[in-house]
Amino acid sequence: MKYKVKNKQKISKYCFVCGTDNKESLHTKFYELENGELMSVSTPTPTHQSYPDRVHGGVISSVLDEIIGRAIMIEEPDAWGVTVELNIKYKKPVPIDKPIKCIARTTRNTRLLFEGTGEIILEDGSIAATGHAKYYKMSLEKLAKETGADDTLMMDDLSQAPEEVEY
Ligand SMILES: CCCCCCCC(=O)SCCNC(=O)CCNC(=O)[C@H](O)C(C)(C)COP(=O)(O)OP(=O)(O)OC[C@H]1O[C@@H](n2cnc3c(N)ncnc32)[C@H](O)[C@@H]1OP(=O)(O)O
Repeated sequence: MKYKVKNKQKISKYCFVCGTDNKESLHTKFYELENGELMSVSTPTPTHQSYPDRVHGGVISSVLDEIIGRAIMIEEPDAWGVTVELNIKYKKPVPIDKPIKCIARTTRNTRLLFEGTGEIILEDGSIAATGHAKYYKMSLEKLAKETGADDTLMMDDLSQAPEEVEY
């Protein structure tokens, strides 16, 4: 199915998943869709390899962790959190140097915690990995205070977003 992109999410400067100025980053972009889900697009490079031509499982879990955590911002733009639980199922190898899509949504949202699910989708439309994660809510202000982060934590994504995506 095709879905319109409603919004591009902000990205960070040094994050491993989305950092613009981190050479080892996956430079992932995040698009909020008309159906209420969040899509990310990343292209893993040989830096992200485990066995030859296969993306490292830890990298796959990083992408799922980030996108599932970000899905909350669709319904609650100021909600941020830290991961307290993450469960990943690896179903198919993810190749290097090919774009991968990931889709996620929030499945539970309380005052203290939120949780969600996500999938990594390969070019042929098959699901390579699934994830379920839980986050402890923490305001951006508290996160910035605890980590010493400044305004490089949330920057506008200046790249061109697609008008619609398909999966
Ligand atoms: C949002 C954008 C996407 C971001 C994606 C990437 C995010 C990350 O990578 S974050 C990095 C990895 N995660 C972390 O660093 C988190 C490390 N953990 C911590 O800092 C602490 O454990 C922290 C802050 C979550 C909780 O600390 P603290 O408040 O001392 O713990 P504690 O008092 O035990 O728990 C507070 C409440 O949370 C609940 N809670 C904590 N962990 C869990 C859990 N795993 N499941 C359910 N509830 C939990 C407790 O039940 C407690 O609730 P209540 O007060 O009602 O009893």
